[in-house]
Amino acid sequence: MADQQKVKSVPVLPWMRNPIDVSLFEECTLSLLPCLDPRLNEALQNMGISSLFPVQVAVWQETIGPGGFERDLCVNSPTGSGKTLAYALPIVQALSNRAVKCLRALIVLPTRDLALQVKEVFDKIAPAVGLSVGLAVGQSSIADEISQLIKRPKLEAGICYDPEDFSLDLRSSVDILVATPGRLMDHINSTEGFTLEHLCYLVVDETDRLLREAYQSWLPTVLQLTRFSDEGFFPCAHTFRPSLFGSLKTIRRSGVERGFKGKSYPRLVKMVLSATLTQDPSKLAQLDLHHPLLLTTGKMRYQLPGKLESYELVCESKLKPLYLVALLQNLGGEKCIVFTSSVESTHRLCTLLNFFHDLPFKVQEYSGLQRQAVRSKTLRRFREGEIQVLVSSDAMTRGMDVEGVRSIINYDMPMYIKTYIHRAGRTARAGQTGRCFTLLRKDEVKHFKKLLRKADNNSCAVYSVPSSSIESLRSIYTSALEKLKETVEMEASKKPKVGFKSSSRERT
Ligand SMILES: Nc1ncnc2c1ncn2[C@@H]1O[C@H](COP(=O)(O)OP(=O)(O)OP(=O)(O)O)[C@@H](O)[C@H]1O
Repeated sequence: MADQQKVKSVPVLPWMRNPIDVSLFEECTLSLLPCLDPRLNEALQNMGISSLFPVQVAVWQETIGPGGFERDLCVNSPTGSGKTLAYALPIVQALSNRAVKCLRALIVLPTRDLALQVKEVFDKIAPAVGLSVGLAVGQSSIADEISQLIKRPKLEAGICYDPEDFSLDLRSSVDILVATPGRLMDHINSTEGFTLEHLCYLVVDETDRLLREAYQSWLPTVLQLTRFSDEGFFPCAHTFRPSLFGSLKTIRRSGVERGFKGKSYPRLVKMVLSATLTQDPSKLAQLDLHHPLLLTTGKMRYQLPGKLESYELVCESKLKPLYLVALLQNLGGEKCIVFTSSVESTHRLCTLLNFFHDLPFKVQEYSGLQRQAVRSKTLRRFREGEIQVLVSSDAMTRGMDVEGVRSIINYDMPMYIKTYIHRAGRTARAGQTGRCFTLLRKDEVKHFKKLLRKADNNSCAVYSVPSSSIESLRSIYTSALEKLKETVEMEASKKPKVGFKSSSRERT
């Protein structure tokens, strides 16, 4: 009852009460999109994109034409609806006529794999208008990253330069930076020549996830560094380290006009996006939004993709692996992600599945327990179709876009509707069809139904697996279980016995 009241209650913040409904927008062919730079039109065509999705049209209207980035945007739009291009395209177009290269747009994402994915989108459109895109995610060493982000002047041989000399003209090599919070903070704190002084656009993608954790206070730091300082009035009174960009300066003053009172001008434009945008006033307050405008899809707060079909599969707890294998066999080796509730169960389930010999598909694990390099390699192989079944913890839940994933399986029921939405959203993307199966114990059915009621498009059919399929797998299951037990014991004996144990809840 309390939950239902929560779903129906009106948003607390007044500006959320009259949102722009994205579902009222239609796709728009590129030739009809107002003001689109012809070079970007060509770049989009090269990507195989001939029209913009509704959320992209709605954001374009509020940014380039005719909205002019006057308000900060909060976008709550389903998974796979095209939010990445919705912010990337207007930012690239807005920066396309910049005269001097400096860091003007910052995109922050919670994970490295997501950041890499978003950078790829920018890489396909930004170079068309002469913009460069950088990455700060800790994929390479900090020194390598610095050399990609900062351009050092060519110094004359034989002359000794003072490294503390601020007149040395360090410049940004990039106009747009895609970053994770940790690495961003590393550069803010210690990379010489790295400055947010000229930043015009800040995108906080997967906002609710990013606002959940402080990540070394990255958000207050970024906001602080892009606010006005007294510098504009008293050029000598530097609050922060002086600009390393020679004569190029962006001076932010304290606005005095209506709507800008007490705010910095020129201001930092913010765009925040998620498929499950938070409505929590205290979290949103951290973003210091300027006349925020909410763009949302449909009437309900949570929306599942239009072409997603949900199925429940009720089975006994100890037979779950058998039902899973039978279901995977029914899916005939198509690309599929199996979600579990923790990194440990991801590892165990994947190990167990690999003891079912002769399965007509390749199974791999993807979780926060693995090193980044291993995860990235697995992801690449999954994208390329070398692996068909990915057993994953919630590390894969948000934002990841892998072509050809037609089915999602919740091996463990998600506890929250947000988790269901993000997991299920790895399929049925970009208007495609997809299915999400959830394996349930009898005692979970009621809770699951209640959970789904919180989202639109929530009908859920029953999926059944013939008992003959289960019976035929029993003997191999018994021997697979024995092998799993041996493996688990062996792995436990190899683990170093240290006093500190990291919590599995910290890892996804
Ligand atoms: N206008 C378009 N035409 C065709 N395909 C598109 C278009 N825009 C985006 N796509 C494709 O749609 C897919 C989903 O886009 P994207 O990853 O931006 O979704 P999203 O809304 O950010 O999803 P999530 O909430 O899961 O992060 C991508 O494969 C992208 O290439």
